Amino acid sequence: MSKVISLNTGRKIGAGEPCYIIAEIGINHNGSLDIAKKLIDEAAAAHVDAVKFQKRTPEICVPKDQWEIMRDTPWGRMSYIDYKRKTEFGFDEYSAIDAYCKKLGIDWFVSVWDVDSVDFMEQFDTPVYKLASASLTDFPLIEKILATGRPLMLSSGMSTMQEIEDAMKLVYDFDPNYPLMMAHSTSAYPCKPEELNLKMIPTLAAKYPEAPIGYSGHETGLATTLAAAVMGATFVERHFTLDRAMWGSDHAASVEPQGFQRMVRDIRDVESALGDGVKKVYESEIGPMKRLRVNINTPSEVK
Ligand SMILES: C=C(OP(=O)(O)O)C(=O)O
Repeated sequence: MSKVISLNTGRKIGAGEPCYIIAEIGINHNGSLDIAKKLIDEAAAAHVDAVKFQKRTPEICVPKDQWEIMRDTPWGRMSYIDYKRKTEFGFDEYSAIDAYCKKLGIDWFVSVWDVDSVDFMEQFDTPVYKLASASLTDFPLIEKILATGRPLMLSSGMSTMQEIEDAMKLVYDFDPNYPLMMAHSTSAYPCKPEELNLKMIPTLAAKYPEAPIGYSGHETGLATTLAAAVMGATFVERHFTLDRAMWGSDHAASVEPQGFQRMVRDIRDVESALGDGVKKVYESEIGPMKRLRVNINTPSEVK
C-alpha cells in the first residue's frame, strides 16, 4: 500500500484517501488574472481539490533560435519570446491567486519548468511541486526541487521505463522517505484511448509501493479519467478551460466547467460505490427481498 502524503494545506494524497482532483489551468488564463480567477471560481464550484498553473522563465525555457519567430496573437503580431512573456504570471498575479484560492479553500500549485522558477515559487508556500513530463530527465531541476523538501509530483509522459526509474532513483537516493508521487501520462494532445495505457497505473503502483501513483490525462472525454481513478490513481489531473474555443494551444484539449463538475461528481460516486468487497445485505434490500423471495431467511446482519 502506498504511503499517504500530507500536504501543508491539510489535504492528503495516497491510498485510502479520496482521489485528489486537480484542474490544470496551465496557461489557459491567457495571461489574464481575471480569466484565472474565473477559472478558480469554476474549479471551486466543481469541488476540485486544487488548481494548477505552469511557471516558466521564458528566457530559459524558450530556445534562443525561436525568440524572434513572429506569430499572430490576440494582442497583435509579436515575437514568440514576447508572447511567452505576456502569458507568464509574476509575483503580483500569483499573490492574488494565493489569496483567492485561500479564500475559496482550494489548493494551488504549479509545475516548475526551470530552476529560476523554483526560486520564484519559494516566495509562496505551495503544497506540491509538479514536474512536467518534458522535464523528467532534467536532473538539475529535480535536484533543485528536492532541496526545497516540498512534495514532488513527477509526470511520466513521453518517457521510457528506464527514464522513470532513473528519476525515481535520483529522488530516493537523495532521501528514501522523500514525499514523492508519480503520474502516469501519455503526452499526446488529444490522446487516443488506445494510447492511454491505463494499466500502467497498477504497474507503477506495484513497482513503487511507497509513492502515490496518479494520472495526468490529455484525452477527450471523461470516462477514461474516471477509469483511471477506479484503477487506483490517487490523484488525477485534467486541463481546464472556460471555453474550448478560446485562443491558445491547450484550450481545445481541455475540459470545460460543466464537464469538470460531472467528472468530480462521478469520481466521488465511484469512490463511494467501490465499497469494501465484503458481502452484506443492506437494509434497502429487505423490502425487495420480502416481496421477491419465496423462502426467506432474514439475514442476521443487515446494514
Ligand atoms: C505539462 C505538464 O504536465 P504533464 O506532463 O503531466 O502533462 C505540466 O504539469 O506542466
